[in-house]
Amino acid sequence: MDTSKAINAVEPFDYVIFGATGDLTMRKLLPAFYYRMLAGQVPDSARIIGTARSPLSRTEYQGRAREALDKFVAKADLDEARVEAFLNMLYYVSLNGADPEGKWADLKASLAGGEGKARVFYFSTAPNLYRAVAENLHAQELITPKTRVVLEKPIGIDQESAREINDGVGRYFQEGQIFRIDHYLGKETVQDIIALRFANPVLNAVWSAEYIDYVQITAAETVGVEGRAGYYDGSGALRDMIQNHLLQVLSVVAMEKPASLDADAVRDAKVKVLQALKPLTAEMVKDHAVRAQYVAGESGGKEVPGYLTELGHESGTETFAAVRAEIATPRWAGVPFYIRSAKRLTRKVSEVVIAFKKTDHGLFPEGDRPQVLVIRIQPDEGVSLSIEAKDPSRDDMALREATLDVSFGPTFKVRYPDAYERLLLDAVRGYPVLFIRRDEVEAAWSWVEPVLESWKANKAPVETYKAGSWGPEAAKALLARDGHAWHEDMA
Ligand SMILES: NC(=O)C1=CN([C@@H]2O[C@H](COP(=O)(O)OP(=O)(O)OC[C@H]3O[C@@H](n4cnc5c(N)ncnc54)[C@H](OP(=O)(O)O)[C@@H]3O)[C@@H](O)[C@H]2O)C=CC1
Ligand SMILES: O=C1O[C@H](COP(=O)(O)O)[C@@H](O)[C@H](O)[C@H]1O
Repeated sequence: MDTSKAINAVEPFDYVIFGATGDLTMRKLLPAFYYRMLAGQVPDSARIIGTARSPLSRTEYQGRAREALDKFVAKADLDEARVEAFLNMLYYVSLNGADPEGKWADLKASLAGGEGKARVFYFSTAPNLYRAVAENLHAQELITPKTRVVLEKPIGIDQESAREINDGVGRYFQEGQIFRIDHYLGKETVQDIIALRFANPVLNAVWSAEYIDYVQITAAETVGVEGRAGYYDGSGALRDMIQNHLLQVLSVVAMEKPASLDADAVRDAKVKVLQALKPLTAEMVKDHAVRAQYVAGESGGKEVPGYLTELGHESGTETFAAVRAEIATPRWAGVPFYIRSAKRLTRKVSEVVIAFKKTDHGLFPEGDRPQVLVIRIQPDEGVSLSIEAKDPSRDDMALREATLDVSFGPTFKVRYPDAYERLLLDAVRGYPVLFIRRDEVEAAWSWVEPVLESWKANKAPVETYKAGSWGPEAAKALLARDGHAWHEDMA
């Protein structure tokens, strides 16, 4: 990685993480800060203050952080002197963020001298604590004019709880200070959808129902629920991935051209898509949504147990969810958007697939295959477009399918940063375009709620699928009814 150039260094900051001993901090946040330090974006005076209830000394916390870097940073990027410099930025305060009588004086002491700096509070605890932590920060007078608060997902478990969190945090922070994170928006390839659509007239011209037959948005994982079964069983794939990440991707794919690239212009355009999603009624859910759980199968060449075995008790929580959406705008009239996400599928892939309508050219013997554009969000970030070419092995004008394919990594010769790297520092910059506004969160909950309710009332079966497969037959049937197929089954 080229670390010689400092690009977009941010102003001096103090970053306070609530939940600093947790999985997310260790696996994602600390490695992300380290990489940004390598990139020259973190000023020497920055302080990262971890807080959690565990009684740890600063040295013990630095020890845990060191282990996290060893585990989650590529070996080639672990430079001893830089790791030391990074650990020196870390502090730790043992504090129950929900307790007004907690050790707030210790947190105040560690923030001393930082009153003029940018200050970020990152809430990486269970969301039901956000309100209390915000209230305590206010009571302790720790919110300065240059303070921002980052809220980890999920923002609630339904529309009502999302409103309560938004209202609770909103009592002490202005909307402009609240950064609701959705790490999919921080992925380079999700941002790239905006560039692809609006900077390429060839794509822009065909981006509508006139040319597009249907759209698929997939986030498939090979992992099971790992150490997060407690959280996951209360959530499920629809809440965990579709309500937030995949509806955000959908809104970027489907939005009208924003008036500018300013945060409000882009978010105005996105929220209009979410608000235009055709409501699903309770009766529609069984024909428009599929839920399923994985049973024992194979993943990564190993036998793996089913979800219920991993969990150790009965559960109706879905590890696979697929939903058929439609957007009631002139641009998208009649175009189905199929969205799916699941654990323990065949391979890890997040992608957007745009299937174009067949054209009746009336010239060639073949060639009624639809053109397909695939935007690879991850891995092998890039774009491919199937095209028809003349078959060079024949003398007649027979057609043969070929693919225009660009992989961004080798093309641009850059490392693709983890989404959190960008987002952590955007909160310091006070740059909210890649964060979700309150109305977006609430519109997304409003759309998924009938599905959640119908599933809760057991109005649709919980299908099963073998770990390592592409999901249940019912998911194939969801598309087959429209004469369509998921990407892996496209001819
Ligand atoms: N892990 C992941 O991959 C992802 C997580 N998220 C979200 O990030 C957040 C954190 O997740 P994750 O790290 O997995 O959770 P963990 O359960 O691993 O960690 C929770 C953290 O919160 C701390 N904590 C709990 N109660 C309090 C309290 N009263 N005051 C201060 N700290 C407290 C815990 O430390 P202690 O017990 O010492 O207090 C621990 O550091 C959640 O909102 C989750 O939904 C979002 C996307 C992905
Ligand atoms: O938010 C979450 O995302 C991850 C998947 O993220 P990705 O960047 O690897 O696609 C998922 O594993 C987790 O369950 C969910 O909470």
